[in-house]
Amino acid sequence: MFRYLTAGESHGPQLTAIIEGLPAGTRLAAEGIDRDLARRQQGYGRGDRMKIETDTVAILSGVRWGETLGSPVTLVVRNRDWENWQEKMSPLAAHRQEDGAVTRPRPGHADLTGALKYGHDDVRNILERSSARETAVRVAVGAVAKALLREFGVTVGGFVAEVGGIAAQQPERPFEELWGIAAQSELFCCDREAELEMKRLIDFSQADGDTLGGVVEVQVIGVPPGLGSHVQWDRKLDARLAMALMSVQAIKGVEVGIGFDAARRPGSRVHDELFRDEGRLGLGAATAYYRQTNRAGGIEGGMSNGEVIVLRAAMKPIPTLYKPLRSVDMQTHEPYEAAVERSDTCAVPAALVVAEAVVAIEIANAFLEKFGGDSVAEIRRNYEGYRTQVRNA
Ligand SMILES: Cc1cc2nc3c(=O)[nH]c(=O)nc-3n(C[C@H](O)[C@H](O)[C@H](O)COP(=O)(O)O)c2cc1C
Ligand SMILES: C=C(O[C@@H]1CC(C(=O)O)=C[C@@H](OP(=O)(O)O)[C@H]1O)C(=O)O
Repeated sequence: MFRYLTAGESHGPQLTAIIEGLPAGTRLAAEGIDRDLARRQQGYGRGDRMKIETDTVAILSGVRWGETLGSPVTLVVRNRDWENWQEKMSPLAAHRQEDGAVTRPRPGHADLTGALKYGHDDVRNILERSSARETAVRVAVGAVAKALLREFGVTVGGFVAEVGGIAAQQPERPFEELWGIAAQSELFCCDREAELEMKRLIDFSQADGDTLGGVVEVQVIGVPPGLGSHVQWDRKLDARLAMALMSVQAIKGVEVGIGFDAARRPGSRVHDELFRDEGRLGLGAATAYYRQTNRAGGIEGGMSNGEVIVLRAAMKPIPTLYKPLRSVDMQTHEPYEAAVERSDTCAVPAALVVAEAVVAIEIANAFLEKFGGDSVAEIRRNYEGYRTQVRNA
């Protein structure tokens, strides 16, 4: 079982994650984690905060000489912006500033409901934690999960499929190649023409004080059949992956495989027919059974079916707009229209990196449940035994 918690405010000193249940012997390097942290900071359309931050991880426990020990792993990502917020965000009562409260909740953010729920008269007490700054340390946890999965030949990647209603065409290529193409693009998109259009739209929105959302697609390659289970609602892999993705700030919808499109087609154009070819075993396949199509997106009956897992997540536009939306001041109770000082216009590429992270974490968790052990070597023995079982079926 792989558990983690995160802590930290957006303008506090740091973000922290503690991971529990990581087996001993997972090879881990800070540079590998930093690569994903840097990817999360890229992307056309981000605001000025990203010019302040240069995210890197500090590994504070559970790892020695590049390998996990089996003890809890503590990860820290520092907020450089903290330097500018030390007084406003001080944990010390002596630093309380009477006139510095944020009383104007932004539509679409956690501000109003959070302030009502927790009884705060300063919306900052909510926005500091609801901020997607928290995703920096989740991406660090995701990179650890990716490292564990890599030990077993499982890889996670993806690309941006849509921005502001402009859809990218994906060329007919293996997913690994598409990830490579996406990595060369400022928007993590595989379609150069669509990317140009998306960038033009982001420029226009920025000039207009508006914001944009989009759709990201994540794939997981090399997953054996049988992760998750049909027997209980909270063990279903698709349900768990949907929860993981929906937990990301601003994600409002999730599709598995062809998703909503399945509701519009007859069954004959939805269900993936089954075939068997023992020759596939020599090529490294886990089982001789296969499908020619993958409309199910690699999950049937709440279990991975051995095909590539394909997920899509829809991100709403950023709630903080330079063009003001109407709201109500919580102190004066008067309506107001307020412009903001700083915000992203579009963070869909960053959301892709976060989506990959939360998917990797959930797949790693399901993998450990099925093949669990205290060390990578023990898990490998369990995994090989299962592979023999499935291979001979
Ligand atoms: C990578 C990323 C960056 C974001 N940047 C901003 C931002 O600059 N300004 C903002 O208001 N919201 C931003 N958001 C979205 C808010 O955090 C989110 O809408 C808010 O927490 C409310 O939660 P909900 O949209 O899930 O209901 C961002 C989200 C992500 C995933
Ligand atoms: C800091 C990050 O994203 C932030 C997410 C965010 C929000 O409201 O979600 C608001 C902005 O923060 P600030 O108000 O400090 O400019 C973004 O920059 C990050 O992704 O690392």
